[in-house]
Amino acid sequence: MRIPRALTIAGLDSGGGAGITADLKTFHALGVYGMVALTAVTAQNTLGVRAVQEIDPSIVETQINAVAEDIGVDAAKTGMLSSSPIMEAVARAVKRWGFPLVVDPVMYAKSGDPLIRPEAMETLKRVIIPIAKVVTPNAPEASHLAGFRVETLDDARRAAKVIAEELHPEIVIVKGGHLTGNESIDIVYFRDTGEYRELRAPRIDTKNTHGTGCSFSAAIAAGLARGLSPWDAIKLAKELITTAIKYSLPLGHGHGPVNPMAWLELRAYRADVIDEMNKALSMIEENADLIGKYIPEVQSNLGYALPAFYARDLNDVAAIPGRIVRYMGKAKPSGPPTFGVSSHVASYILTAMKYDSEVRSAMNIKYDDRIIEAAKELGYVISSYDRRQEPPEVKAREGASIPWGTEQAIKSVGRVPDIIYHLGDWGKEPEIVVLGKSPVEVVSKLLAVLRRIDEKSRF
Ligand SMILES: Nc1ncnc2c1ncn2[C@@H]1O[C@H](COP(=O)(O)OP(=O)(O)OP(=O)(O)O)[C@@H](O)[C@H]1O
Ligand SMILES: Cc1ncc(COP(=O)(O)O)c(N)n1
Repeated sequence: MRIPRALTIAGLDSGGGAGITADLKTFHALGVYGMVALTAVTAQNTLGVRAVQEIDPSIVETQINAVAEDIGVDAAKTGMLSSSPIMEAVARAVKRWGFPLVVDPVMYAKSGDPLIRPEAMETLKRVIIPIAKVVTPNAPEASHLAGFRVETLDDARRAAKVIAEELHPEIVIVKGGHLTGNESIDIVYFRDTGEYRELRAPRIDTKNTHGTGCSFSAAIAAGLARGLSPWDAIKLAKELITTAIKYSLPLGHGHGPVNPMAWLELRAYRADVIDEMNKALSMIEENADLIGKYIPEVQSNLGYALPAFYARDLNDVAAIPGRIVRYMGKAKPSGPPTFGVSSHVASYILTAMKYDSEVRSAMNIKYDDRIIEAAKELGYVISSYDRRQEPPEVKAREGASIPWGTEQAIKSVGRVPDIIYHLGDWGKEPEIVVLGKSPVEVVSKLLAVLRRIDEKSRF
């Protein structure tokens, strides 16, 4: 087994959003072991750069040599290289070891503060970009490198070709983060074949994009370290950065940081949700006779949402495709827990989470007075809403009824209750919804109530 190893040659952002911390998060999110050659310490936050201390060029070079000699480097990236001597030192070490290099030609922070000495601009062009396999300028950086303003996709195409031909990197990506349009489009140009390709993703409306360039270039280096082709590494990086921006963090008062760990966390939480759903489904199957009596005409469903930060819409709630049906008197889940298959129960959950982010699970069952009575005796918090009171404008809006009702029920008891019920309306069956932090908690609450009804009926 080979452990892919990547190196970032970049600066420290004390705010943790850009530079080496973004790079290391990205490497590890993509399953690549990360190493660092630090080039500068910046005293920085989401608003700006307060101070810069460059690292001695010989120490930068020795860091690269130390890790390459012992641990090995499958691919590297550069970020902030602020002076000509640092660039010369990096170029020497990179040539010595011969690993593929991704160059993010960092010039200014998101805040507008410079991260490169003016006299080093020429060295960047003459010494660093020519040894790059991939170079990833944003629009302002591409303007500096190509010598004309890059404001449109056409400018980006022209700039990519000029940079490739004049400065000789193998692949140039002119990034579209600073351009406008509903999509963020990056132009990729391959010097050897003269071919253009495009990377497209919906433009996400956020100011929290500190570290996007760092994370994007680190992701390309990680892909190369894993042995992907340059194009596959670039496509992977685009997917990662789009996710990292979608789930970027609203921290600080300026440009908050991107969130490369979202790539990993989403996968981990999805797997967790499915595991917990399966535990609850086993409990349902073990008590299939008892629960079977309370499956409504519309059938039941059990849902569980991702943690609040990641639960954005119905696709972030897992439930049972085809619902939990009554078959030969028994409750029977029709399929394996799957994301995005419920709107009814998922809608209760997403609304409840707005009031209590811990309440991420719910199950609907048939209305029965005895359930409400038993739940009261067990000390559960119960609330209800009246579907007949639903305002016409809510009724007219697709998918608005359940959020409206759930909010009514929550507001009337001042918290998210354990049970919400309604007594129906024309063509709407009455129902009970049990809520809880996890599907195991929801099914446990339900079973406690149903067992109490059973016990009472025996006397
Ligand atoms: N709002 C956005 N929505 C979607 N993708 C975006 C957005 N902003 C940037 N990107 C993408 O993120 C990647 C980085 O692009 P960008 O042009 O922001 O780099 P950058 O300016 O070097 O970043 P930074 O300087 O913040 O490190 C590109 O793939 C770009 O298309
Ligand atoms: C140490 C360091 N390296 C790179 C950047 C660029 O990132 P951004 O343009 O998102 O501020 C930065 N701000 N700080």
